[in-house]
Amino acid sequence: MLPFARVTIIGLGLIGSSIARGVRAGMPGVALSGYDADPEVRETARALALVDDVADTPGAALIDADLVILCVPVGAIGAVAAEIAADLPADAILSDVGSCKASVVEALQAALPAATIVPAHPVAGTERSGPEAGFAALFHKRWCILTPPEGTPAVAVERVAEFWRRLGADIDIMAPDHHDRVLAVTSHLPHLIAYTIVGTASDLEEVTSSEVIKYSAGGFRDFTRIAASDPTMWRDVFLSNREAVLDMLQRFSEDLSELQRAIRWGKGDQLFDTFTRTRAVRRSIIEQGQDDARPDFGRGDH
Ligand SMILES: NC(=O)C1=CN([C@@H]2O[C@H](COP(=O)(O)OP(=O)(O)OC[C@H]3O[C@@H](n4cnc5c(N)ncnc54)[C@H](O)[C@@H]3O)[C@@H](O)[C@H]2O)C=CC1
Ligand SMILES: O=C(O)C(=O)Cc1ccc(O)cc1
Repeated sequence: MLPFARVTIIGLGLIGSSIARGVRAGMPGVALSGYDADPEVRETARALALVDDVADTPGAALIDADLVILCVPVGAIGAVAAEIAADLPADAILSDVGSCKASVVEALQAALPAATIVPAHPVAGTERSGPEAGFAALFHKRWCILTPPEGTPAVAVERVAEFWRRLGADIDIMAPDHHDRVLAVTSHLPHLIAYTIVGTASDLEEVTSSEVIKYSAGGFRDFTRIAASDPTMWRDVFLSNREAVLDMLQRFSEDLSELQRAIRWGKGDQLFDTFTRTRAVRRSIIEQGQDDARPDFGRGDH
């Protein structure tokens, strides 16, 4: 049996449109409606027939919904929740896909104190954004982390879990604070490093930008992909997950200083040992089937 009959997606960009496409592919009986604050996105969503009905107001998109998923930047989630509060059907489950969870759970509970809330974070995405960037296979064999507040009925959590399983994801359940620390080091800090290094290279005076482009080796190219990620989304992530990111950044700076010292004093063994340890991390990611090179990773940009 399908976990939901009528799903509303608020925010029809990369993630919202990928969910819509995944629902069409894997749960064809589900009625889909959607809303986006940007009229151009609504037009594109209509042209692509992403959902059955693209509404011109959030309230109109919510009629008879039994699952409502907020797919907007983290900094907009609280305002959107407040905007839909009067129209959210009493028995609907409210979810989101935000990349950080503690601040989001707090904002959702404040705006919708009576609602059943099951926050989610699909750990899957690309550097692209907008309704045309989405694809149905985005969540295949990716983790989707649920962070239900204490007291959320288990049956509601299980329905949302089943929804994501049908989109191809594997489910983990975590406390919001723990989620934010884990993602600070595995996702948020890497993005900050990429934004920094690409900025550093483009600020160099003695190296021209055409040389940066011409001689960019694999590692730098990977950084430029990540540093092309959506500025609004990532501004919001860093402001919302401030404490955990600052803590991981502190640890990173200390480790970087150690490597800096090893280079200065010619401590080859220390460099070699560090690089050997990190190589093992890459190997275990590949053994677990989580590397991007696997054949079914259908990125929109390849
Ligand atoms: N891009 C990625 O790789 C991933 C993103 N996420 C999370 O998913 C959420 C959405 O990100 P994307 O789809 O990548 O962004 P996106 O920029 O592609 O789409 C966001 C959409 O939300 C709309 N929007 C903004 N404010 C709104 C409002 N007040 N009311 C209605 N619509 C509004 C925008 O017009 C836009 O179409 C974010 O919270 C992000 O942290 C989660 C996993 C991966
Ligand atoms: O494009 C990439 O490499 C990503 O890391 C995508 C991504 C971005 C944000 C998330 O919360 C989860 C996944």
